[in-house]
Parts: sequence; C-alpha cells; structure tokens
Amino acid sequence: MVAGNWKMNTTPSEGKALVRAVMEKVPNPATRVVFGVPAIQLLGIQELVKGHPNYAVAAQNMHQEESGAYTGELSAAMLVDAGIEYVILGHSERRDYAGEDDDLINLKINRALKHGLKPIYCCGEKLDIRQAGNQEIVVGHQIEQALSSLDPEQISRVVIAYEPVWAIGTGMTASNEQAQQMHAYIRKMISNQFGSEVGNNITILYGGSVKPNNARELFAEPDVDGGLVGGASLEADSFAAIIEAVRPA
Ligand SMILES: O=C[C@H](O)COP(=O)(O)O
Repeated sequence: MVAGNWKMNTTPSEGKALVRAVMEKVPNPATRVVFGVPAIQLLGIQELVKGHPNYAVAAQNMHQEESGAYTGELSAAMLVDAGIEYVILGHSERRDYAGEDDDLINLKINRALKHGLKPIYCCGEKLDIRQAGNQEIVVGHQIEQALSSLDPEQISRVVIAYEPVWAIGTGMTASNEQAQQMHAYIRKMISNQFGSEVGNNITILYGGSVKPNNARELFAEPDVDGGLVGGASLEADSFAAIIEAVRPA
C-alpha cells in the first residue's frame, strides 16, 4: 500500500489536478493507493476515486467523540457518510502541534473502527531517542497504549505507519536495515498480542523522506509493506514512481 499525506498543502483545484494526473499515470496500480487530503478536499477527491478498486481517500484527522459542540472538528460518521475509507491518526505533527498522545489516539482509533473506518496509525521515535538506542522501547510503548485494547478483528482493520520523526521532511531516510528492524519488531509485538495470523497480515508502512530513488529498496524489505509519503506525494511524477516501486503482493 502507498498512502500520500498532503498535510496542509494544495488548494482544492490543485488537489483535483494532482489526483487526475496520478490516476492517468498509474491507471491500474498493483497496490492500494490512498490520498490523505485536507478536510476541505475530502468530498471532491472521493468523487474522483469513487468506484476504482485500488484508489481510496484518507482524512488526516478525526475527533474522538461521536458528535457535539466541537467547533472545527470532523466526526467518524461524517467521514463514512462522505465515502471516506481511511483516517490517519497519531501523526507526529498532531502529537507535536496539537498535543495528541496515545491515550487520545486510542479513543480516536476506537471511534473510527466503530464506524467502519480504517485507521492508519502513526508511531515513531524522535532523534534523541534513536541516538540513545531506545527506539524500540518508545515505539513499543506507543503501540501498546494506542492499540492494546483492541481485539484481533479490530486490529486487523488497522494499518500501522512507522515514521521516525527525525526522517520526516528532513531528507534523512531511515536505512533499509533500520526500517526493517523496527517493522519486524512491530510485527512481532502484534503477533505476540493478537496471534501470528494477525501479525503476518497487518500492513506496516514506512514513512519519512520516501522518494522515488529510495522507495524500491525500502519496499523490498520483508516487513515493509509500503509507504506513507509526505513531500513526494505532492507531485504526480514522484508519487506515481513510488506507487510503481511497490513489490507485487
Ligand atoms: O505522513 C508522512 C510523513 O510525515 C512523511 O513525510 P515526508 O515524506 O515529507 O518525509
């Protein structure tokens, strides 16, 4: 699977042009392709991908409550009614700028699953943690807090995105070995808690400076099931090249 996270980029007309160009370049992707678009574009982009077996749309956030007086927020029910299939939750930018922690993210994941949305749960360590060699402790803790209350059926609808914070938007991609090591660790954690069938089948994406020139090698690692792409998803040529770098299932 390849998911693009546009973050706060593209106007609605730019977004539509980008999706049209990607779909024209890769009309039949060999993998699931998801556009994570700004809230104002959800309906418009959903219209463009509607009916396509491999293209889908993700919201970049969602509120944990069912409905109510939460000005500026989007609910799970609204996303589902608009035809949206995925929601990105726990991105490091929301952890940093909106103060989200794994307890809150756990509430959001539960709400999303209750409505049939598929959460793309983001986790990952900061640079000082990596330098101290504590990345598995920190990511393990994030996953435990955010996902351990789920049952095997629920977790099987979750996509995990490992995004080392030091690699996001910096051009400093994790090495293939670093990515593989963490993905294997995450898969083992999920297998231990939910059983090996769930662990073997869960999709674990790598995110952090994925580009056309490193995607193929990263995606060739046995536990890397694709990517969550920021900057390189904003340009049709580079996103199309990354989609085409996914190894066949
Ligand atoms: O959600 C995507 C990540 O934050 C990666 O962003 P990037 O590809 O620009 O490093």
